[in-house]
Amino acid sequence: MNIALIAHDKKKNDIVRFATAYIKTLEEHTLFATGTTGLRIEQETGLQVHRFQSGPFGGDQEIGAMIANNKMDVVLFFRDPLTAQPHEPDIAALIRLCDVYSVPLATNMGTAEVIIKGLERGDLSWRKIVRGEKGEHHELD
Ligand SMILES: O=C(CO)COP(=O)(O)O
Repeated sequence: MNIALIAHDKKKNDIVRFATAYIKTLEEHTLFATGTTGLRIEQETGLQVHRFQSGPFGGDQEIGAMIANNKMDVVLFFRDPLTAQPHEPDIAALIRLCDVYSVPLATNMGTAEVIIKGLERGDLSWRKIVRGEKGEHHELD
């Protein structure tokens, strides 16, 4: 599965802790992230992550483009609801695209945990059917 990991600045420690806790599960999948989140996860967990631009510089939109091209299976987005973001329209667009394409989206750690446990149980294998694939991973073209 292709999994996007994104966290706003005040949630970055949380996503690193989350990635550490679920490292065994996450290392079985292909990971993508916005720039700074991906760097932190790579440096602090050793997981391999495809890094896009930082969120305010287009990273959310790059992940949105993957969703629009049916290439993203799960989005784990640790949002900070208490801090104004300069790229709020990009954030709204990413969340909207998850809904347009029925891509499982967590916007906080509690839901992320439910999704990752579902992933471990195979509850998200329908995504492979949606992608018309049999394999586990979907490489970037
Ligand atoms: O701003 C973000 C998501 O909207 C996250 O971007 P960074 O991971 O580059 O901090």
